[in-house]
Amino acid sequence: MIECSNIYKSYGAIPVLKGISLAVVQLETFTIIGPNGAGKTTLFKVLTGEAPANAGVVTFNGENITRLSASARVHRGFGRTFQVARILRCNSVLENLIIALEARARRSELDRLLQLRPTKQIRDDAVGIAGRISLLNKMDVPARFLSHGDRKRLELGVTLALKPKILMMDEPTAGMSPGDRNATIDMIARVKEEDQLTIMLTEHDMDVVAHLSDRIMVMNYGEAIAVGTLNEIRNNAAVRDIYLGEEIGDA
Ligand SMILES: Nc1ncnc2c1ncn2[C@@H]1O[C@H](COP(=O)(O)OP(=O)(O)OP(=O)(O)O)[C@@H](O)[C@H]1O
Repeated sequence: MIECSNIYKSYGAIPVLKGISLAVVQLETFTIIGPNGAGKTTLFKVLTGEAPANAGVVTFNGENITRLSASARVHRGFGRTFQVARILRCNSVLENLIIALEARARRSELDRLLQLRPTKQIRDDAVGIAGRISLLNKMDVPARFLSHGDRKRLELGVTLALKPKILMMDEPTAGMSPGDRNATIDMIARVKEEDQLTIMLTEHDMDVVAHLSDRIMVMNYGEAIAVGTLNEIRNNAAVRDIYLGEEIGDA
């Protein structure tokens, strides 16, 4: 599905990714964990096309996409959510979803989209997505008035509207209350099943990691030090050293 090999990336003189390779298979949930500054978000940016690598190759369904822009990768089927939700703060839940659906239908410029009247089909689809992300009762609320958890759910809805094949989620539960976090775990599992998605996550919360991941890659100082199932990672001596005896994924 998505593969990368020998990815190197520096910011100025500082190397941040030092020869990362990975291969995520279709319908897998693949999670990247590691201490702050390990390079997880930077690797995500290289995979989604937001930041160019200095060396290495990224392929998606066999196509070399290393030099494709982020928007070209969205057209190939990349969906992306961010540590801080990226949504249109002045627009309502319904408008955010309609704009995303229109963008997929027409692939045109945002300014023009804002003047469009949605078709009944698009409106129905938006309502359908709002139901899936549990925001039906907040359809007319401007996004800036939503709670943190609701904003993250809306961002997921906007991403789903683009009908991705792979969902790239950077710390999907960051800053959430335990209740919101559990609801988000369930929601991610459900949309994965319903839309037959492949998912890549970065995450610090080990409950989330344990509940969602098929395989986990552990990064430290820009290197991948282990890849495997939760049990394999738990029993890996190098991983245990990094986490200083913390119980990994003891959910
Ligand atoms: N735009 C940038 N310019 C310079 N240095 C950067 C930039 N982005 C990240 N870095 C540095 O690169 C390193 C890796 O950062 P990155 O955000 O990829 O780590 P991370 O594993 O995602 O961390 P966290 O868990 O805190 O989100 C850090 O030392 C960070 O300070």
